[in-house]
Amino acid sequence: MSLPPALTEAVDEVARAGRLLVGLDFDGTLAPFDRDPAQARALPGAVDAIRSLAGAGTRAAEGTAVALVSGRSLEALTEVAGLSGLPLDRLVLVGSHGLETRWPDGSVEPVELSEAERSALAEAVARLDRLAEAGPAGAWVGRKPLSATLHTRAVPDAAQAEELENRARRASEGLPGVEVLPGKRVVELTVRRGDKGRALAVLRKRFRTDSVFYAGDDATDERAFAALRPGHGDLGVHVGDGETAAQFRVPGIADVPEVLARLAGAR
Ligand SMILES: O=P(O)(O)OC[C@H]1O[C@H](O[C@H]2O[C@H](CO)[C@@H](O)[C@H](O)[C@H]2O)[C@H](O)[C@@H](O)[C@@H]1O
Repeated sequence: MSLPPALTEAVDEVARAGRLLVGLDFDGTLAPFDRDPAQARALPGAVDAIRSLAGAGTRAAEGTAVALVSGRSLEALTEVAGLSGLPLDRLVLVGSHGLETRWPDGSVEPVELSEAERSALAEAVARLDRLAEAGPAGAWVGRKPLSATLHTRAVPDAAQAEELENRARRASEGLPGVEVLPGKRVVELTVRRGDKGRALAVLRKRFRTDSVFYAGDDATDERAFAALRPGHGDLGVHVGDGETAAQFRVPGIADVPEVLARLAGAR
């Protein structure tokens, strides 16, 4: 697909920022969905563009900070980003929807759980484990430092998957401090709510950014879009269908490399 002229103009405009923060969601934006999250990889075209935007010595990298902002645990994000060929020593990695951060020098801000969070998380994990064991084949539970996620992408029957997801949402009832986060073929129970918009605000300040570019596909990316200031030169691009606060939309993940290549080329 060639990009619509209005989007091309907007990308060229944000590329002219003195100091630019590029924030990118991972699953569904850079990497196509896979039944096994460990196998998901960023599209090669997206990797090339990110390498150019983040690379040492490239023109596009001057004054540019690139951050992956994901709902994955920081550990899982670091793993798949590295295996995708992304330059970890040039990127900020933000996991758990904004609650975990790894800086380009490899330093990590640790996450400490309170006793109450620890016990609520253990109970949330136990409840989801019981549902997955009793549920249709293909359902499984992923663990993260602050949450547990019931995955249903490998459940063949859509109605059964949906019913299981409803039960997983109800499993949070009566668990103090536990909230449900939406996702694509996942239900996440978390003891602390991350916020990708807040994560962008922290990075914006840290890098003294003039403008922010952000791309994402999921409900949790809406906080990031809502935190953008289009009147100050920020640009948000939503990937795929669904309501969004982003100014622009591309039909699907296959279009993302072209948007990023345009950004890198214009920078
Ligand atoms: O914020 P994101 O980078 O989009 O992370 C959100 C979730 O991504 C992963 O799940 C999604 O991708 C999986 C691999 O393709 C897929 O199997 C699953 O159905 C998708 O929801 C990750 O496993 C989750 O922990 C993240 O919350």
